[in-house]
Amino acid sequence: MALIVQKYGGTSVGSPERIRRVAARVVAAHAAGHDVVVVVSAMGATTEELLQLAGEVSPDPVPRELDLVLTAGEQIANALTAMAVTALGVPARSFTGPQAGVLTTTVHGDARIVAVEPRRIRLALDRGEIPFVAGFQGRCRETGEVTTLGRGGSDTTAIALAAALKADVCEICTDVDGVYTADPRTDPSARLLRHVTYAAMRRLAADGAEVLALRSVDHAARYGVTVHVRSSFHDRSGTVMSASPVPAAPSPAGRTVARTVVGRSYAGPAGGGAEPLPGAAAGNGGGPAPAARPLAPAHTSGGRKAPG
Ligand SMILES: Nc1ncnc2c1ncn2[C@@H]1O[C@H](COP(=O)(O)OP(=O)(O)O)[C@@H](O)[C@H]1O
Ligand SMILES: N[C@@H](CC(=O)OP(=O)(O)O)C(=O)O
Repeated sequence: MALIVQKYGGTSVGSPERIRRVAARVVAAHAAGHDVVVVVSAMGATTEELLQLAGEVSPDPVPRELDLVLTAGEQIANALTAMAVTALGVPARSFTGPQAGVLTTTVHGDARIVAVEPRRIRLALDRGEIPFVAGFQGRCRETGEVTTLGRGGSDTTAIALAAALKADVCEICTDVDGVYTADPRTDPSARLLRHVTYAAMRRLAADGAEVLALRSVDHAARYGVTVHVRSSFHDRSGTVMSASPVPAAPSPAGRTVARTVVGRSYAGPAGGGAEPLPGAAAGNGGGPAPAARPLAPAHTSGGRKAPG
């Protein structure tokens, strides 16, 4: 049995049908005997729509109020997905970031996680429930105010929770099959990587690969969290991110093999081994603290893709 943190991005929960599919997937992991903690992003383009709404009532939205508006997107998606899991007969409970113990710095719209105190999440796991945590948000440690973490912040929520809970793996479940050498939506020659080091992923994220938020990569490197980026829509394995290249295990291509992560059994990607990017050094990614993608001004898309 493993402790798995699963994060589902906005496209993966973009409709009631997709929420039900995610719920079934979460229940399957639970039925396989794993402890599962889930982080869900806001449905589809909700964050854009909320930004737009704020821009329509104020030319310069008050950052504190804007954060309260935006956090609602993730709270709705998490409560709905928890509801869908409960409807499948497995107890689930959703938490806001502040309730889950995600503590941050003060800066509205661009706060950093400084600590995670996941007492309520552990209690829920002990009760046999599946806890859901609203991504992209927390509570300022100094002021107690609700904050958001910058665009793409749910990745950081999931990886920070995985570190705090000493999870075996953090699965980032998204709308592509894993991390590619370039954006597979715009570059037909992009190749799927079976493994990336933190350092290589940091470079990709810094160059704009949205599949993992830059800050989340640094958080994973700092705490040594093993991250598996994979599709929400099928069960094939994707890309594992860790400190150093994983030795190739002899197994038929494409098959999933059992491997041990932090001492417990977790079905990770098949051999195929490491495929660091050209010029990428193994390591923990060091470097200066990254900037999160800040909140885009209302009425712009912030350069993010349209909802799927
Ligand atoms: N190198 C890359 N590998 C994989 N995906 C990439 C890469 N560069 C950009 N992307 C884009 O990242 C998107 C996934 O990130 P994002 O939209 O934030 O997902 P989610 O909504 O699941 O959080 C993909 O749809 C893809 O177009
Ligand atoms: N909903 C927020 C947070 C987030 O992480 O979203 P996603 O996981 O869909 O990239 C955003 O749009 O930035």
